[in-house]
Amino acid sequence: MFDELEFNNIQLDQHGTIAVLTINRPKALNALNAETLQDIAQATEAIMDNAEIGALIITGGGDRAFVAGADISELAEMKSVFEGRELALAGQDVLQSIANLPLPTIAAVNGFALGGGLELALACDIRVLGKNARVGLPEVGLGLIPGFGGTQRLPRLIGQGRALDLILTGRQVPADEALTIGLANYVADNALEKAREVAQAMLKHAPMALALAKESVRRGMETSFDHALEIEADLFGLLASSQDFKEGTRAFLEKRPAQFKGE
Ligand SMILES: C/C=C/C(=O)SCCNC(=O)CCNC(=O)[C@H](O)C(C)(C)COP(=O)(O)OP(=O)(O)OC[C@H]1O[C@@H](n2cnc3c(N)ncnc32)[C@H](O)[C@@H]1OP(=O)(O)O
Repeated sequence: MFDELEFNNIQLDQHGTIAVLTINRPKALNALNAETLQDIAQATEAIMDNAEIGALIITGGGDRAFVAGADISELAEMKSVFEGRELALAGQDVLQSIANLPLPTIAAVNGFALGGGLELALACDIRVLGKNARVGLPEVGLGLIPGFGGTQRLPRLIGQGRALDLILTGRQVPADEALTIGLANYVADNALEKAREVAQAMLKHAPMALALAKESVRRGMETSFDHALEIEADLFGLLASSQDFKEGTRAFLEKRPAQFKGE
């Protein structure tokens, strides 16, 4: 449970084996100020330390926004090259700690996910968009570029041409287009409900297999194809010695549901 934790800008709840992290700054459409980023970092550590948690959903409080970006009033205070670089590195670190979590992560995008908000959703494994969602990277309109990983994660996800279209126009993409270009995995009337459904489907499977499948895809994307195949074979080998693999295959042969223990 996360009862002992107190946050000013987020809420962290446990529903069975699913953690739900809600960004909660409605007055600024959930914009990420430094304190909110610190809250998210602390929540990520708490999730890592909680062995009961098998999946994470990130969503936005209220019905208008997932996250409308980094907090522009804080960005406006940046006065030097070094301050700007530090701000970007700090945001990148927090989002990277989410991307590296050894469990499935789902962004339930209700409303605007702009700038740092879309970058947060991109750090998750998959994105479920509500029909009212609008996503984009409008930073060039502020005289900036995306700085929380957007220039790197977006082209890896949807390809360079489509990513550059979104980054250079800064336009807001509606949910149906986001689905067509592979930016969204699902579009639903209720993003959070659909995200829970997807998480439950994943949680039927062996936890270590989920963690290592994710690791294989993520590490493999960042290296040569030959090295990526080696990573895959190594992780496959690790799982071959797990109790859950023995249980999964035995359950199949005995025509019964598997009881995975994460061992
Ligand atoms: C490394 C990362 C960099 C970045 O992320 S740069 C930031 C990228 N994001 C943006 O540029 C989006 C900024 N926000 C908007 O363009 C608009 O908002 C919306 C289109 C999302 C919604 O427009 P509307 O419906 O007219 O609402 P509203 O009156 O603009 O917003 C309600 C309150 O929320 C505050 N707010 C919205 N986004 C941010 C933000 N990103 N940082 C700080 N505050 C924000 C506003 O100022 C306002 O506040 P008040 O009611 O006091 O006037």
